[in-house]
Amino acid sequence: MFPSVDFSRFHDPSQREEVCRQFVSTLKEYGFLKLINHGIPFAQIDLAFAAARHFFQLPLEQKLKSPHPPTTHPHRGFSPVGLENVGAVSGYGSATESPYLRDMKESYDIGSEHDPLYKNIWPPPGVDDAFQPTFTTFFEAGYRTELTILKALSIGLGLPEQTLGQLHADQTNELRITHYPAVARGDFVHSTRIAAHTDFGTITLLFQDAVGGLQMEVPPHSGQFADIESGGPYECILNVGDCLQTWAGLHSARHRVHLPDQSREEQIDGMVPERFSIAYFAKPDRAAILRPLLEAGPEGKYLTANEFQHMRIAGTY
Ligand SMILES: O=C(O)CCC(=O)C(=O)O
Ligand SMILES: [Fe+2]
Repeated sequence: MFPSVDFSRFHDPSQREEVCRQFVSTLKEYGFLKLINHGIPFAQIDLAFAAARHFFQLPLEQKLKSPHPPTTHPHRGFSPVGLENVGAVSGYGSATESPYLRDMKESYDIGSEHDPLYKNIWPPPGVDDAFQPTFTTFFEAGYRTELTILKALSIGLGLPEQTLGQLHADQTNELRITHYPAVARGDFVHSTRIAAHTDFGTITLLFQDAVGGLQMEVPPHSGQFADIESGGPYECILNVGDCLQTWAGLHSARHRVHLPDQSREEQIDGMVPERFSIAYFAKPDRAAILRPLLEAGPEGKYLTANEFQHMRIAGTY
């Protein structure tokens, strides 16, 4: 059974404490859950998926007018198929995936318009004029939901309720729109959609279409991946990232996108349909220190979120 939490209960004072505790215990055990009543309006989700479809069907030369730089930073703009390979990062893919599986995806990375360090790389005027306003709005909705979730997690952990929110004041969060093109089933022998990895940040809110293929490692550390059946675009899957694991001991679950279960059985023309996803990554402020929040922890040098981020992302581009 896939764990789920109805977040509308957070807004009922008589149920708040209990839902926060349930939230934390589920994330400690599994590292992910389906978030029901997440607060991002369905109309905004529809607009975001429509904008994603519209952008990715543009000719490649149009998409390349707002390119991700050839380096890992800033993590902004359009990455064509083949540019980023998550399986190339050491400690991500299992040792058995050698040489690593290549990712069959193209993606667009967006930061906050308020990020003090990096500017967004938007499609220039005339290429796709709905893209910037749609995703700016979606980003802001994601940030509001993020702050509520961080409050719930703080309460569930027994910390003052602003504890985690205060570590996310700078809006260093990122939004990633991904298109996995239709591919032949046989391609999954040497490639995948996104190789097994953990997310680097605090929490991820993931929206996906109905195609499926998202898999989580369950039980934790088992090396076995279970399909997470897609409930369609309005469903939000919340998973824990590495920073929250360090701060509070919640489980940062390894996950990947591979051959969807359904197509394994149906074998439609030997092709796996295209897939779209939108992932909102809540990330700590760059200067935030990654040391346990619940206990004193050993004295010594702890990484800042920025140092950790640079370490983990190195090698993906
Ligand atoms: O496309 C998906 O469903 C998952 C993407 C993902 O895990 C990521 O970008 O970190
Ligand atoms: Fe991920």
